[in-house]
Amino acid sequence: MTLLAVEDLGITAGGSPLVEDVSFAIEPGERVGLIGASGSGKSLTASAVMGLLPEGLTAYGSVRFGDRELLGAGERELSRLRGKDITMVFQEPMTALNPSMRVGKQVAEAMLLHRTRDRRAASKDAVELLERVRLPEPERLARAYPHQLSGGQRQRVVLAIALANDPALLICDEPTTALDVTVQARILDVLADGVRERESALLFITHDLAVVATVCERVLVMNEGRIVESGPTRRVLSAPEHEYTARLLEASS
Ligand SMILES: Nc1ncnc2c1ncn2[C@@H]1O[C@H](COP(=O)(O)OP(=O)(O)OP(=O)(O)O)[C@@H](O)[C@H]1O
Repeated sequence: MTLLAVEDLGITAGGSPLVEDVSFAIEPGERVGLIGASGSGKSLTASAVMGLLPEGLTAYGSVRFGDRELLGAGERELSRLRGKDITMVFQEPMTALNPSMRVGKQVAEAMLLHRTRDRRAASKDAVELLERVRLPEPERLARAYPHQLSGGQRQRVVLAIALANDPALLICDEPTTALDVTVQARILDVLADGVRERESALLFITHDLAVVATVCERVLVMNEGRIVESGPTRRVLSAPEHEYTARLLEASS
């Protein structure tokens, strides 16, 4: 069964369209990139999938996750899915972390909240998860607070939280943009390994085409609120069919 099916998604602000006619599907375990210039509607599309649109915006169309319709679903149903079946990693790790809780505890809490482990197993698995995202000295750093870690280490913690419950779908919105280039590459490795190990599907939002080429099998290109091209990453990046994709490629080379 298709994991995520977005059909004719539209998003409006007070009647004016921000996203229009967006349709795409993601199969289980598939890694899909969503690229486009700033303001093209990538983040809003992801927020609509998660049921996290900012106030004042309205979504219409359909977002099906397995056999469940998410558009218009109640907050209770959505919060049961979020953090467990669908998880998200944003650009700035500090906003996702609680500054006054030790990071190991935050990873454990993600499991306890969705009751995927009991308390003892959660503490033990939290350290193991931190090790899996290649945080150095995971036992020691599990006891640290977010401000005691570097930006790259914090994003590893966020990734450990996002992977803790073996999500069916991980959505990443520019997860490495705030990090320096060498750290970026290492985080991408960890991320790609993490989703492969769990057979999680990935929706990866970025404006960095090189990143898409490394991580994603298929790519969707957005421009001015619409998907203008989609296909296997290699094909789209080597022989773009849409003029906008060609321009995007030129701008990045
Ligand atoms: N809360 C809001 N109210 C009104 N307009 C909004 C709101 N949020 C976003 N927009 C507008 O919707 C459009 C799409 O925004 P979105 O954040 O999805 O773009 P993006 O492709 O993710 O850009 P970036 O790469 O810069 O994050 C933009 O024109 C933006 O100004």
